[in-house]
Amino acid sequence: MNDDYLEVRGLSVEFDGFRAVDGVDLTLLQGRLHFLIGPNGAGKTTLVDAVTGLVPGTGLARYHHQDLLQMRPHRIVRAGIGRTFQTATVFEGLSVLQNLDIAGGVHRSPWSMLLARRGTPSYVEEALETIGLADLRDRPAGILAHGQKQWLEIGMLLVQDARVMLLDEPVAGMSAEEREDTGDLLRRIGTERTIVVIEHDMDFVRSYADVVTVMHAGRVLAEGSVAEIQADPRVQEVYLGRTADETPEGTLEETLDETLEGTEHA
Ligand SMILES: Nc1ncnc2c1ncn2[C@@H]1O[C@H](COP(=O)(O)OP(=O)(O)OP(=O)(O)O)[C@@H](O)[C@H]1O
Repeated sequence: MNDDYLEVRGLSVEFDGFRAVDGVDLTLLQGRLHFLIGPNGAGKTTLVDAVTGLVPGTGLARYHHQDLLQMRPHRIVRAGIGRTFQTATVFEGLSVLQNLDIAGGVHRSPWSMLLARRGTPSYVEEALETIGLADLRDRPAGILAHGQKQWLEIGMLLVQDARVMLLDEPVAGMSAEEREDTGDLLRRIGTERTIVVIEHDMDFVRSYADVVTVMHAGRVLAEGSVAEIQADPRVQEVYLGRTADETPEGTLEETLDETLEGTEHA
């Protein structure tokens, strides 16, 4: 195994005595699309918050021999860990290009940020092409469609050279076509990165997941392929509140899908 992976061991996060994340172990390998699913409140976002330094966590989150839990958020970004939030956080008044340029500033010195730029850096051009927004480079980010804003955010992680990308419900609110484009985008950029997607949409998970981790009540309940986790009685029980034996034959998958989709945010 190469050393480009994120290893989480015994990760816990407490809020006033309540364990939102409770002893989570995860190994997130480069080149696989890893999905994190689970009912509302399972601790998925809190886990990502801890790994990116937004909330304090105990345990270990090791990347390239560094423990992310001991680092401040800006150091974590510089170490190559990037994330998106459930709501897109682009600068609406700035152009697509300016958003990417600012994000790319993470790795530039304060002096170079002050110097006038000649032309567009090649890594920004590449990101524009990859996310499919090259034609919209000079448009304000505020006029972009919902899906395009999410792609711009992913582009901002690309120019930061994020080696690990943690994406919180990137396709929520997207059209079917936008979801497919996003899945294809993640496949392309995921070959040489570690990508973790928090998702409720089981159709999307089924189409693109290499590995699925199911969280429940702060813990990892199950991990495996989509087929494996759908067949797992513990997963069925958490989502359906009943065991496989009690579920009418043939309907389980559909019911599980509906239940998973029912947990989606408005
Ligand atoms: N800052 C906080 N202070 C107190 N409790 C919190 C805080 N952040 C999250 N929690 C609680 O921690 C638990 C896990 O929340 P989290 O948002 O991580 O779940 P989630 O799996 O991402 O859910 P969802 O799918 O709804 O986004 C919830 O019970 C939530 O209320």
